Amino acid sequence: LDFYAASCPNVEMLVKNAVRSVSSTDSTLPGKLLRLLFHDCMVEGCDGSVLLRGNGTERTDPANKSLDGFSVVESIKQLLEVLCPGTVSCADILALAARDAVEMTGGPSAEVPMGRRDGRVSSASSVRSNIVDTSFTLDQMIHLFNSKGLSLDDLVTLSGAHTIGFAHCSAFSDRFEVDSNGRLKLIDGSLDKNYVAQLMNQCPVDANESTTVSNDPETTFVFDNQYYRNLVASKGLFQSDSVLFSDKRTREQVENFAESQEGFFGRWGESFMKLTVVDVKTGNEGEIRRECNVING
Ligand code: HEM
Ligand SMILES: [Ca+2]
Ligand SMILES: [Ca+2]
Repeated sequence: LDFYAASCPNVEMLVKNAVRSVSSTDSTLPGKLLRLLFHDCMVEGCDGSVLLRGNGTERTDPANKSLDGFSVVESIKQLLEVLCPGTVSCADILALAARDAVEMTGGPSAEVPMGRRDGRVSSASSVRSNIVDTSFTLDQMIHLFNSKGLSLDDLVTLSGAHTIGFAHCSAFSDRFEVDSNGRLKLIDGSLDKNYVAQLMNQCPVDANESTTVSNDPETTFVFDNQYYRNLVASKGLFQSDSVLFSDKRTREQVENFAESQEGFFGRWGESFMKLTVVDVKTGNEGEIRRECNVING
């Protein structure tokens, strides 16, 4: 926790101020940073591999197409290279920024250990097998999370991240089909009717590719337990959200979190910390990148 105490004592404050400053003009940033960390940690561990640009990198895989927030991490790095050159890894910056994003939107604060090294490998071909798809069964999600040291409890808790942010229409189009009249029809009858009507309205058949809807329409920009209330009310956006309430292995925890925001917040810190240390590189592994979007030459 005090990894940079001597080498860059103000790093936490600097990252926090930067995230706060950009978020005050762009309220969509916190969600982007939180998702960016998730996608980083699942592939090659929390090593900043997702931040690398170029042909064939993780970013070029379709599953990462809608990731955003890169430029904020890059500019925080530029600032830190002036204040503490060659010291703070991009992987650590991203972990701190995601932690701050949650706190800044009203969520719990969490302790994030530092000392991650940046990876030198980023390959699109590693993305598909390590990123959860919205069509996954609960068993598939459990399996993937377990392989990263994350439990069923962690899966339910971390999915609460969908209390903020947005999703493109294509991200949940598998829940609808186009009928013979060219209209959208719900495949999965378990969703709340009004919610479905709302989604169809926002995402018509001819919706623009860039159209998005709120993950949590009730409190889009607030990190609260509304996500779990939505699940209980049959208003989960993705199939992978809804299944957390429909499957009896996870229903009770969803109900608990829906009833108690303290319960959710109380669990968040531990699960989030576990996410931020997935397969980390330490010691002499990897490197401290000078720029977050490219490995050192
Ligand atoms: C467990 C299975 C999960 C699945 C299948 C999933 C899938 C998705 C999808 C498809 C989107 C919409 C992306 C878009 O269309 O732009 C999304 C958004 C998001 N996800 Fe997840 N996710 C999962 C878990 C998580 C976890 C564990 C976190 C973080 C701890 C997370 C954080 C987010 C955030 C913050 C957004 C909003 C992003 C934004 O506003 O740009 N998700 N997720
Ligand atoms: Ca990574
Ligand atoms: Ca919310």
